[in-house]
Amino acid sequence: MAQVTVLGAGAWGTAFGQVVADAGNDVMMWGIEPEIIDAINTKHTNPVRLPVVKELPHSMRATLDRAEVVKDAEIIIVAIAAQFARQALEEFAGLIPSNAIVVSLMKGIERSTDKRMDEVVTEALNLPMERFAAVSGPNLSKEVAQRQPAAAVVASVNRQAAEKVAAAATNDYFKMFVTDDVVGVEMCGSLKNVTALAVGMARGAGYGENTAAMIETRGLAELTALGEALGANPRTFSGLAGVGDLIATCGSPLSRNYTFGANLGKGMSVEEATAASNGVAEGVPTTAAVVALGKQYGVPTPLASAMNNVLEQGISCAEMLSQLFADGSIEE
Ligand SMILES: NC(=O)C1=CN([C@@H]2O[C@H](COP(=O)(O)OP(=O)(O)OC[C@H]3O[C@@H](n4cnc5c(N)ncnc54)[C@H](OP(=O)(O)O)[C@@H]3O)[C@@H](O)[C@H]2O)C=CC1
Ligand SMILES: O=C(CO)COP(=O)(O)O
Repeated sequence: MAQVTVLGAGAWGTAFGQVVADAGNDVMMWGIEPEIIDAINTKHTNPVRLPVVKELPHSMRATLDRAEVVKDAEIIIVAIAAQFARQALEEFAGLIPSNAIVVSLMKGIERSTDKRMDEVVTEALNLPMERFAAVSGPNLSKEVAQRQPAAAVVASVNRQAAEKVAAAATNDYFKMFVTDDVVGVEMCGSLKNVTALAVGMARGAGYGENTAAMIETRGLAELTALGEALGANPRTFSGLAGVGDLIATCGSPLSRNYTFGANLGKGMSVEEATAASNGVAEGVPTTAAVVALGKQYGVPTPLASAMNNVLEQGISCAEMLSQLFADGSIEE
């Protein structure tokens, strides 16, 4: 049994906390909202972010106190909206036990720096890469919270650390596979959200299977090209974190990114879709970061660029798709 801390009591932090608690570990949650922390402790629920769970395991407790939540932690899991991760984690620098492993569940790229979450987390906490792991996969929080069978990948340059995290999060309905491809896993999780925005938009505008499959496949090609340029292992893209998560996210109204896109496709503005979103849609700020990374690494990103024009200039779904078609490349 391990002492596990989860920073961020959102939908995924809470559902993943339940996975870890169901695997037999003690779980301490941290968040910034007193109402959520109190509900976890007194009612064993998170009515704000994960109302689908009527009774969380009693081995899950919560606190607002940063020092208290990490002081005995062997594994510290971070599930904070990506754009706020650096600022939130800097408050924990100096509090983290010197042998704790820090695990990111986040799927996004920091817009102000174009950095992945492995970079943000290790910089904010001054953490060696050997003590970092990233988790990603087809994990719609509501389904995992209902204990439907699911799996994910945990990536670390330190095999022992990856195996420790996998053991702490594997139970009878959740399985964790290990890899050393941190960059690949991070890129998959972040870029599939951009693709899900575009697929959702096409669906919302009334297009069918062919259009959705085209966007998903071109999104996968873009993710593979950019990921490889950053040093990822191409095999990762056909695994759970890559194709697996694309299928789940691009095919489900449970996805906030898909739903955000669908609302745009139905005619909402970015502001209206943001107001309607039930939690963070990471693809929105990440899209601009993907375009910037593409430029930096000399990799064309036609899908992210077209989607960025939706988000920044308000172009329609038809225009977004026509920009995708206008891409000069005919090599698949
Ligand atoms: N939901 C899902 O199905 C999955 C989500 N993920 C990823 O996990 C990450 C978290 O997602 P999820 O939990 O679903 O999102 P939610 O929108 O439910 O929660 C976001 C969390 O971030 C916290 N947060 C936001 N700003 C700050 C801040 N300044 N300081 C501290 N905490 C802050 C929120 O706190 P508060 O509640 O107080 O606002 C909340 O706990 C995202 O990167 C997402 O892509 C990965 C796999 C599955
Ligand atoms: O990452 C997810 C599923 O694997 C969740 O997707 P959303 O963040 O779009 O809800």
